[in-house]
Amino acid sequence: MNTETISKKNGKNLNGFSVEDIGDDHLFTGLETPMKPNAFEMSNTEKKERISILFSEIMDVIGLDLNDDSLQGTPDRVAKMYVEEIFSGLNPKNKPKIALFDNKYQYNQMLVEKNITFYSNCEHHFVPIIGKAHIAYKSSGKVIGLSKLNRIVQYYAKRPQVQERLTNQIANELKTVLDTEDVAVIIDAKHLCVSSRGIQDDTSTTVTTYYGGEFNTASKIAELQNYINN
Ligand SMILES: Nc1nc2c(ncn2[C@@H]2O[C@H](COP(=O)(O)OP(=O)(O)OP(=O)(O)O)[C@@H](O)[C@H]2O)c(=O)[nH]1
Ligand SMILES: [Zn+2]
Repeated sequence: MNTETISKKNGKNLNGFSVEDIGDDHLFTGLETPMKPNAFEMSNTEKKERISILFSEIMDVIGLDLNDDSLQGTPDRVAKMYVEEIFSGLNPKNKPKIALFDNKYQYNQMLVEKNITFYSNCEHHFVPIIGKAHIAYKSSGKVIGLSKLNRIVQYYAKRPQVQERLTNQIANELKTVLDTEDVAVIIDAKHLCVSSRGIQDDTSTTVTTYYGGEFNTASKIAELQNYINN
């Protein structure tokens, strides 16, 4: 496939890179979740109907009896779960509305929201990623409601993900909303694609970090690690 074909097919600008530069597999794995341009032309109802049909087929192919009363509702359940629950963060309509407050409290130090539990799904195997996100920011004049930090994590987690992208998407959203570079995101997660299948390592977890602005110094990183580990 040449650059022109891929660029047109996916409606993305390759910013001067050729397929040879980036490699087919990595063309669209930047900050944005790789989506097709017409991803939301179909209504949620249509998506659920289609997924249900396709999932029935998967179940049929692996040999399950779709007439069994425990299994017959599964295609519809999976379709609902994909569209309304675990992949609902693909739809920008579900992005949390963030209200900011003036920083009347004269609080000018870092705020850390730690141990935000999230469930995501690995985009390579469609099995769960279970983790904790820790977020820190320093106000540039506005203060965010605490729960909105959790909501931002949940929104981006509810997509097929890789942990690196999840980390950077959360950081980017925080920087935009809070109008500051002074944000940090640390994610420690267990990938079921590593523990329940494949290499079957049940003890390893994956840590990814984003340290922006004032957080990108050895002393701030050490301070953050101290809060998170205690
Ligand atoms: N960098 C990164 N890799 C991930 C993430 N989630 C899963 N992976 C890896 O994606 C890779 C996919 O590799 P493949 O060799 O194509 O898939 P596979 O044959 O199923 O690989 P195994 O898991 O080793 O059996 C695996 O090494 C996964 O562990 C993630 O969030 N970030
Ligand atoms: Zn995986």
